[in-house]
Amino acid sequence: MASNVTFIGAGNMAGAIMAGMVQSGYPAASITATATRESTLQPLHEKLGINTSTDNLAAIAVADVVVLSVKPQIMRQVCESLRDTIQGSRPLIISIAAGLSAESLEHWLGGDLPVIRCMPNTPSLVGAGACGLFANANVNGTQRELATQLMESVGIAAWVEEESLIDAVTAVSGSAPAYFFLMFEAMEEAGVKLGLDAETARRLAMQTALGAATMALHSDKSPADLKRNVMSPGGTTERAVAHLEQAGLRDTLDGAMQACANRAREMSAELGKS
Ligand SMILES: NC(=O)C1=CN([C@@H]2O[C@H](COP(=O)(O)OP(=O)(O)OC[C@H]3O[C@@H](n4cnc5c(N)ncnc54)[C@H](O)[C@@H]3O)[C@@H](O)[C@H]2O)C=CC1
Ligand SMILES: O=C(O)[C@@H]1CCC=N1
Repeated sequence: MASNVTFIGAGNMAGAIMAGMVQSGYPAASITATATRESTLQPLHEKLGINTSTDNLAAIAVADVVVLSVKPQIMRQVCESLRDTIQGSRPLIISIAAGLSAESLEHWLGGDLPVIRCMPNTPSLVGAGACGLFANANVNGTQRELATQLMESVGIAAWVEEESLIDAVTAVSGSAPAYFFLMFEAMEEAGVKLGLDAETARRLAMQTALGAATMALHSDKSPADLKRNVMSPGGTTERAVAHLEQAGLRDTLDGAMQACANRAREMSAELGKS
């Protein structure tokens, strides 16, 4: 029998994971989502067939797994409101929040609980997610296995054994869909300047990103080698890549990802256990 999984907070990220789970065959009857407004829940119930509730305590009463998926800024208040019920039933806690330590979450929920931090990303919606997982010392092997299964139903999952590495995962994959969406915007704009219509430029750019990622995933060649294979000496790609290098693309990405991980650490200091 599938474990009962309750998502506290049914926004962009939880919605993507739930949709991916249902598409991959996870029984909708074993999934419950909560939100503050019925209008958030209604479309999820209609589209996915999952259970929904505006009552967090009722929704966690029969949960084997509670996925904390509200914004970090309200997590403390939400955890404290769940504390007594969680201490009664002691489910596995999975938090998808950026920048909140397992220690803070465990403390707000009353202590001595199995807590997994998960950093997913929105392509979970289409079964192409990438997530990092970290378990505190109370998590047993069966619970690790369960979290792996849940997250592998919507993409790939990688365990890290140091909690601070979740901030690195946030920079490499959690926030990273936005970097690629930004590139799509920029490539579409440049394609239009070169004379293509926006729709054609957008479709070509996106299909190329999909093709490049799929090819790199299936190849035993390094990205550097695959890049060289596109670059004919004296040709067009060589010019384009030289421009990207001279313009500082590597430093720009490094700076963006450092900023991302730094913000996660800042959030931990601002919002963490007190
Ligand atoms: N959006 C993303 O790409 C990613 C988000 N995350 C994490 O996921 C969490 C949620 O982010 P989003 O989905 O983007 O936010 P969101 O704003 O789309 O969703 C938050 C949800 O929480 C609900 N909510 C608010 N107060 C509540 C309460 N007291 N009880 C139950 N539900 C309540 C809201 O109705 C909303 O459905 C954050 O902690 C974020 O750090 C992690 C990885 C990626
Ligand atoms: O921007 C954020 O804070 C969240 C966490 C990772 C992606 N979105």
